[in-house]
Amino acid sequence: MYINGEWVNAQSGETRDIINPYNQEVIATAAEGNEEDTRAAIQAARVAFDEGSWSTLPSSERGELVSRIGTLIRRDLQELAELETLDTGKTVEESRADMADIANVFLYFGGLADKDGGEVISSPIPNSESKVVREPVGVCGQITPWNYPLLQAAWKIAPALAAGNTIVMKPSEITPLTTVKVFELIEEVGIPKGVANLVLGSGASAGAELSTSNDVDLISFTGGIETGKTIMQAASHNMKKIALELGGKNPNIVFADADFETAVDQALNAVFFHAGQVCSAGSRLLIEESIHDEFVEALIERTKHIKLGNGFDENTQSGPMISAEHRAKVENYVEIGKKEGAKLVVGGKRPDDPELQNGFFYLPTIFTNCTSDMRIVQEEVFGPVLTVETFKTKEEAVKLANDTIYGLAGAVWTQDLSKAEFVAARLRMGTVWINDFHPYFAQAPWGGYKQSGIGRELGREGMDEYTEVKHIYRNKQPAPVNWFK
Ligand SMILES: NC(=O)c1ccc[n+]([C@@H]2O[C@H](COP(=O)([O-])OP(=O)(O)OC[C@H]3O[C@@H](n4cnc5c(N)ncnc54)[C@H](O)[C@@H]3O)[C@@H](O)[C@H]2O)c1
Ligand SMILES: C[N+](C)(C)CC=O
Repeated sequence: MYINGEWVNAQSGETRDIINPYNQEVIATAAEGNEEDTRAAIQAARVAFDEGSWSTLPSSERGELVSRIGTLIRRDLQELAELETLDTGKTVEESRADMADIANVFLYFGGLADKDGGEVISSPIPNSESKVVREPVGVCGQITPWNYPLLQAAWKIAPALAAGNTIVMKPSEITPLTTVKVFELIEEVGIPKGVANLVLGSGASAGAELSTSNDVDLISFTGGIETGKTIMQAASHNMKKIALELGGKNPNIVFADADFETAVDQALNAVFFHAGQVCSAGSRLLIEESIHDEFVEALIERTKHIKLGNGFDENTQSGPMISAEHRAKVENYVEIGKKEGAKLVVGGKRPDDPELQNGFFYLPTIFTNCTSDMRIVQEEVFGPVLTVETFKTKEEAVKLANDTIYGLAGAVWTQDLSKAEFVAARLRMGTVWINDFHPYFAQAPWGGYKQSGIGRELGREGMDEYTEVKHIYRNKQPAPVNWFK
């Protein structure tokens, strides 16, 4: 762990083995911190914010340091990508793309650091001047999940530091390795001690302290909806600001006039990329009834040929699930789907391939004959499981698409732009893709409607989350008001 500019073990001396999900080998041993360690990190961040120079440093200097982290990530891209693959099982190609995105995120927020000089607004009061400025929030607790370990951390670290906050980051206990490595880069660029702190350990101990502590001013969390609710409640102790990036059950709407081959190809990518362990996975296919049979047939054929394997093998198209527990959760959902009457048309079991028996693999799975009252349609499975429903009209497609508690992302496929815009305007989701699936980048805000979250990451909005807005009013001709004569 990295606390107050020092690399330290857990005060308890406890450690945790980090496992490669491809073969269950131990790839590293990490410190297993608890509340005590998190309190020490919060204290360091508090002192650095209240007494240090970080928040008052000229924003261009802060921005330069944040950008430099991005440059070092580019320098170490291959090493970081391999580490991410070891830790998560995703393909190296995917990890490399993640690292390129992550470098861009640091460069983007580093560049934004000095762009907001505040605003002079028109005051309705004579002889006065009004300014609106943004200031850092203070000490920020940041908690991230295991599916995109460093990417989700970067979305928090970069804007928080660029805006002048101090941070305590706690990555998922299952996948901490690349986040540790980036803290080495944070040290290398010379971010002052206490400004950026890293604690490792479980959510219930090392993580929970961040949401309950009165010394933390903001908590930013990415993870599951139930954990999000717990954090939101705990954050109410001191009314800290909250930013929550939670799950999704994302519709992929395909109209009959869509380009058939492209829509089939992208429907596969939408749901099976990273073994479906993506918050914005297109796990609900809504297909216009007239092309259902042909479309599903093509999907099944392509699904059977998805090559599972070692993320380091260049022929591998998809890696394993992250853990035995997570695969068991996915398996349980498949059983639920069968009992609910959905028709299992491909997958639905672990692969037979002897080479895959030590990893947490599960075959890409498709259910047809699904209806929106089924749990497999309503709940986030977070694995390689696609449900298929049909619709007849664009109004029905919108109704089905919006019919869950989630509102993270969705896509619509059609060659009719007016139909695409009709749907895009009505989807209650933070991101809508037209004739595409998955794009996200540093410049565009990301986040959820409804129970998919609160607040936004990335874009200017992602920086604003880490600021307080202050109105400074100056009376240019002070005089008594004589109200109490
Ligand atoms: N919206 C997004 O951008 C986005 C991105 C990635 C993942 N996700 C979501 O993340 C979930 C999968 O990740 P996960 O299984 O790691 O989620 P999780 O909620 O189990 O854990 C996420 C993090 O929270 C910590 N945590 C657990 N309990 C805690 C507590 N009581 N207090 C404080 N911290 C606690 C964990 O240690 C981990 O670091 C999925 O639901 C997925 O959709 C969302
Ligand atoms: C936000 N995203 C798509 C990078 C990862 C979601 O799990």
